[in-house]
Amino acid sequence: MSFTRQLSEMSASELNDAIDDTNFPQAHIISRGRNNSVCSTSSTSGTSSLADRVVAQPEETQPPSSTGSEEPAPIHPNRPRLILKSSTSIPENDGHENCTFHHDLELDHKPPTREALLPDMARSYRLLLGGLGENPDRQGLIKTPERAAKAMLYFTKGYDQNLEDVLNGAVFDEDHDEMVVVKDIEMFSMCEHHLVPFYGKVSIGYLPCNKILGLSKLARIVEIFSRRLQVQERLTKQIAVAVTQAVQPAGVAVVVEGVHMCMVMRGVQKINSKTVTSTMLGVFRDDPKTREEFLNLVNSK
Ligand SMILES: Nc1nc2c(ncn2[C@@H]2O[C@H](COP(=O)(O)OP(=O)(O)OP(=O)(O)O)[C@@H](O)[C@H]2O)c(=O)[nH]1
Ligand SMILES: [Zn+2]
Repeated sequence: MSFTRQLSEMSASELNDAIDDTNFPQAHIISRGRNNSVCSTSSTSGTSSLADRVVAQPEETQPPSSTGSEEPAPIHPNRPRLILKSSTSIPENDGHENCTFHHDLELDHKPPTREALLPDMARSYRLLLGGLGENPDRQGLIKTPERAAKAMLYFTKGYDQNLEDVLNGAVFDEDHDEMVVVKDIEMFSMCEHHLVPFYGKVSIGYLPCNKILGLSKLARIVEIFSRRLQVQERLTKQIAVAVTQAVQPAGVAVVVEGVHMCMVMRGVQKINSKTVTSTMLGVFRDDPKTREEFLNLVNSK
C-alpha cells in the first residue's frame, strides 16, 4: 500500500488514529503577519540542548513501525523517531491509488482524469447561471461555464497530486539534528461547507532524524492538501502527517493562519477575524522548549 494513498483517504478521525496517541495534536494560539516564506535553521544551545528537549521513550512505548526492520537506526539513540502507526483501518489498494478525487469525496465514479469531469461541470455551471436568473447565452457568459469549471478544477488540483510524486525523491540522508522551519508559505484553499475560498499562510517545522526534505517540498505538500475542499483543521493535520511520512522526523509542527471568506463576505461578516490552527507531533508536542523555539521562529520578523 503506498503511503500516498493512505493520506489521501484519511478523514480527520483516521488521521488522529494514524498519529500515535502520545503525539495527538495540541492547539496553540498565535497571531502575526508576514508575506514571504523564510527558511530558518536554529542551533540549540545551553539549557535548550537537544538532549534536554528530547523526551526519550522507552523501547516498549515506541510507536510500532509501519515498515518494521527497514527503519534505519537513529544517529541519536535517545531521540525517538516519529513514526505513524500502521494504518490497518485503510482498505487495501483497489487499483485506484492515484484517484484521490474518488477516494476523498467517496464518489462512485472513477474518472481516468479529473479533466474528464469538465463537460459535466460546465453543464452544472450553466444550470447555475440559469438558476441565478441569468441568460447563459448572452455574450459575456457564453464561455463562463467552461471557464468556471476549469477554475474549480484548478482550485482543487490537489486531488490530482500525491505525496510520492510531489516529493520526487528529494529526501536526503543528512546528519542534521537541528530544527528546520519554513514559514509563511502562502496557502489558498476552498471551504468545504460553502465552496468559497479561505486563504492564509502555513508555517512548518520539523526536527530531522538522519533525513531532511528538499525545502520546496514543504511548500508543495501545502499545495497537495490546500488545493482541495477542506476544513482548516484537517488541512493542518494532513500537512503534519505528510511531513512525518516523508522523513520520519523526531517531531513536526504546523501552524496555519487562515481567513475564511465565508466569514467575511457572507454570514457573520467578520472581516478581521483569523483562524489559527496547529498540529504538534513528537518532540514539538512533548517538549515545551522545542515548541517554544518553533513558535519564536515563526513569530520572529
Ligand atoms: N471548524 C471549521 N469550520 C468551518 C471551516 N470553514 C467553514 N466553517 C464553518 O462551517 C460552519 C457551517 O455552519 P452552518 O450553520 O451549517 O452553515 P451557515 O448557516 O452557512 O453558517 P454561518 O457561516 O454561521 O452563516 C460555519 O460555522 C463556518 O464558519 C473550517 O475550516 N473549520
Ligand atoms: Zn465556509
